Amino acid sequence: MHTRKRRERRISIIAGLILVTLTLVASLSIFLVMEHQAERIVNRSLLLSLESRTHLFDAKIQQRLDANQLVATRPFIIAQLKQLDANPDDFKAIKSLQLAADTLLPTGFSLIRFSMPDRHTAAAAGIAAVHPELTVPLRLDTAVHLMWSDSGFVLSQERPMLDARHRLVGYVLTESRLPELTRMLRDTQTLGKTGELVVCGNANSGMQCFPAALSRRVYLDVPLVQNGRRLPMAYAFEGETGLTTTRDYRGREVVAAYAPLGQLGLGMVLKVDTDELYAPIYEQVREVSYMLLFFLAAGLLMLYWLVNPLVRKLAISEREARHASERLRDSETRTRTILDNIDEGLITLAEDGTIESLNPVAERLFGYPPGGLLGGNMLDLINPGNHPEYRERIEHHVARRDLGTPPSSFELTAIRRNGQELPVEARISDMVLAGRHKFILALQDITRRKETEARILHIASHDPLTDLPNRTLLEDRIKHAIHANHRRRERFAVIYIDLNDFKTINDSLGHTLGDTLLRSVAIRLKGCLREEDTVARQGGDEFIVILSRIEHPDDAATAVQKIINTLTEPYTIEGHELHSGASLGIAIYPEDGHNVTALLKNSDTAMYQAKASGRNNYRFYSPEMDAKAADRLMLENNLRRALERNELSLHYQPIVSLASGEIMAVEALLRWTHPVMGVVSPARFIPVAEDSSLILPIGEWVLETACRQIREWDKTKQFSGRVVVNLSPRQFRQGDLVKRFTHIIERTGIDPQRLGMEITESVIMENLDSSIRMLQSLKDMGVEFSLDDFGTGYSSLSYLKRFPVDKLKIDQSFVRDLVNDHDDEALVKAIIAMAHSLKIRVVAEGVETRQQLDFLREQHCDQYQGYYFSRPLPPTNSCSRKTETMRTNQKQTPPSNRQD
Ligand SMILES: Nc1nc2c(ncn2[C@@H]2O[C@@H]3COP(=O)(O)O[C@H]4[C@@H](O)[C@H](n5cnc6c(=O)[nH]c(N)nc65)O[C@@H]4COP(=O)(O)O[C@H]3[C@H]2O)c(=O)[nH]1
Repeated sequence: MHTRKRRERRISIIAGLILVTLTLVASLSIFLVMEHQAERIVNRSLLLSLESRTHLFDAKIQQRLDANQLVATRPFIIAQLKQLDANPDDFKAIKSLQLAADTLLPTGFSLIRFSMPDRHTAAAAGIAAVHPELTVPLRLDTAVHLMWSDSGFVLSQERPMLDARHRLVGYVLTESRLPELTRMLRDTQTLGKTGELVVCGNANSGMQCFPAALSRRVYLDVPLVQNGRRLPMAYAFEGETGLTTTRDYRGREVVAAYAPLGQLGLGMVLKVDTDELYAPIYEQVREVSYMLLFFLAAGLLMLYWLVNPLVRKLAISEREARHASERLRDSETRTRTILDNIDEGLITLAEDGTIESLNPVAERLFGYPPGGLLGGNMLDLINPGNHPEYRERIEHHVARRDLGTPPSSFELTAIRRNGQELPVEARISDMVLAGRHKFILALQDITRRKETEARILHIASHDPLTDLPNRTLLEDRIKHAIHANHRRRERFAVIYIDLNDFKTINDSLGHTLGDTLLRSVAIRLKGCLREEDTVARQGGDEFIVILSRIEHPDDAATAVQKIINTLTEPYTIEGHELHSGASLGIAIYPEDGHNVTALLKNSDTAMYQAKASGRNNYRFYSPEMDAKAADRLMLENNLRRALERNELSLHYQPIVSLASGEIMAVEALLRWTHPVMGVVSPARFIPVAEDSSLILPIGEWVLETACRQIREWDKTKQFSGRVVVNLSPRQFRQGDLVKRFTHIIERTGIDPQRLGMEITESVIMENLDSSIRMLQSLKDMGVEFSLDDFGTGYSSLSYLKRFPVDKLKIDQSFVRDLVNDHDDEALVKAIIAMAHSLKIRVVAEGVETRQQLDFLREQHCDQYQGYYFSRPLPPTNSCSRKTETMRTNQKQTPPSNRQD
């Protein structure tokens, strides 16, 4: 603010000074010009005035001279003088002469005197000038004198009078007073107070001057040079006419005009004091100066009142202009910086696609050096395949002439300088610059985005474990295959693959190993199929293959056999040699389905059929298979309602001590009696319950029922041993299993020591640590644990040591051929020995014969279970055989009462 005021004050001062200086310079110039002009005018008027006076002077003198000559040449007078000369007493002649003198006197003479040749006066009229103060002879051939007498000029001239024969007859002397000239000499008021007309005669030693207006006296013998300066009269005497500034006889500075008076030997000077002469000029100059001063003051006021605001406005507008320019510069810098740093390439194009400007990002995008793209055509930088779309977008803008339309983006493939292709996202907008339509093309490198999109798409469409297409992509591929093969009228096959034993391997050896196995399977599958075939993972241990373009279903069979061969090859993973086959179901397009759902469902159905018919099998889909699948579905639906309808029950099968023959425990085995289907085998419905999670409520029902049964037997004192229930893998995976079981035990109020549980080895292996914790906490309550189906899984001694189990149950498949199969015999022996070494009791399952029993006894097997002793029986019957059991120890043949 202060700075601004200071600047404004400075501008005002400078403007004031300029105004003052200009005014002074103007004043001086005007003064000088005016002075010069005025001097010229005054001098010229002085000269003109002098000139008119000299003319008047000359004219008057000449007039009197002529009058004198006229008198002198009058014949009458000459005649009278001649007569008088002849007769001096001729009175008549004298009278005539007198008369003539009297008559002529009024014609301008103050004196006329006729005299005889001897100068004797003949007649005279008028009054002669007496004692003139000054008499100056004029340079004429007759005696003419200019005199100053009685305060005025008097011209005196004497002329001889000659007769016809030029004989002197007398003289005529005339005197004429020259009042005009006297007046002229005196009357110089028109020239001013100091104006003075000086008439002088030239004397030998100097000049003799007639009285002038100021001096008013006669000067005699005035030197022509005074104080080293020639007087103006000196120039006049020399016949010059002119003007000079000098000092006059008074020593005052005068302007003097000088001129000679004809040839009379007189000079005339008209002079005025310089002061007076130039006084009007100075007066005017003063007036002008006052005016200028006035103007100056007015100017300063104007400067203050008018110019100052203008100056201020100027300063403000100058400041605003500066600010605007700074803002513009800032804005340009900002725009340039933004353009340079923006991560988008920006290109300005003419209507014909010529590149007119672009930012560094655009140059880098295309790999060109700065300026390398200017003047080029945009089409050369775009993949020809994108030209139609690009042109269409440009033409759209041109056609609409719709400036400011928000640009819509589209994708292009740009071509870099090195020929490399680059995916870019482009936006076109337009504008009008200097009346010309321009396009702005904004380009963004979307390589990363494309990669990310591809990655996301890959993740979304692929199984993360095996990197095979997932179900979504698979369905898409099937759709494409249907589309393509429909046109070509060709076949393709959808093959559903389910790995055998994978669950067991996975459960027993853990997920990590299971995952590795799945990856190996994926690699093998891909390895044995053609490039154009698709291998997808459906989830779990299920894979689906699309065999594209098969000519005949036999081709599918060949491929499938190849798959089975590959998958049955042993795998070596983490030091384990693993064996896993597969069950495969084949659906052929178009015979087995016209859409994705049908083909997948039918191949699945075929796979189930293959699975049901044994390991490493494959089946082509047939419509009859649907019946089996429908049966399974029906089973599940019925099982769902079995609990509510009270269709479930428990049978109990005794577990007998080999040593004492005593029933140590009973295994609770589930039974389902359907009102229509009758008794449904657990082997049939347990897997369905397991697959559909129905096993969870069913399992709890089993435990609760078993507990109630224990209480019942307690009351009737019918049986005091343990009741063993089966725990399914699904149940065991429940995090709150212990809590749920404890709750049931507490609710039914039984002693946990009366409870036993059977689990499979694979269930524990699935999540070793938490499983062990769960077992331990139930065991701590008194529950006894048996490891079911021992020998069928990947039984590991080192793991077994860690399991808090009390019993091993040798699977009945080993017991079945015990007597005939030495391998089974050896295995059973080994299991018993190993279990005993770990202080674990052994229960043999499925004992049907005496031989089996004897063998087991020999091997010190602890307990057994089987039809030999008893089939599973309803609770009322199951323990009433205790005494019979005692007897059975001596029995040689199996019991015949089959109620199961
Ligand atoms: N051939 C022959 N078989 C004999 C002999 N002695 C007993 N069995 C049968 O062997 C099976 C023994 O049960 P498991 O191994 O636990 O095998 C059971 C068990 O895994 C499952 N299961 C049965 N009840 C339940 C249950 O309540 N819960 C769960 N999770 N599974 C159950 O169903 C499977 C089949 O049960 P079941 O059909 O009752 O078949 C029973 C039984 O009837 C014999 O001397 N010869």
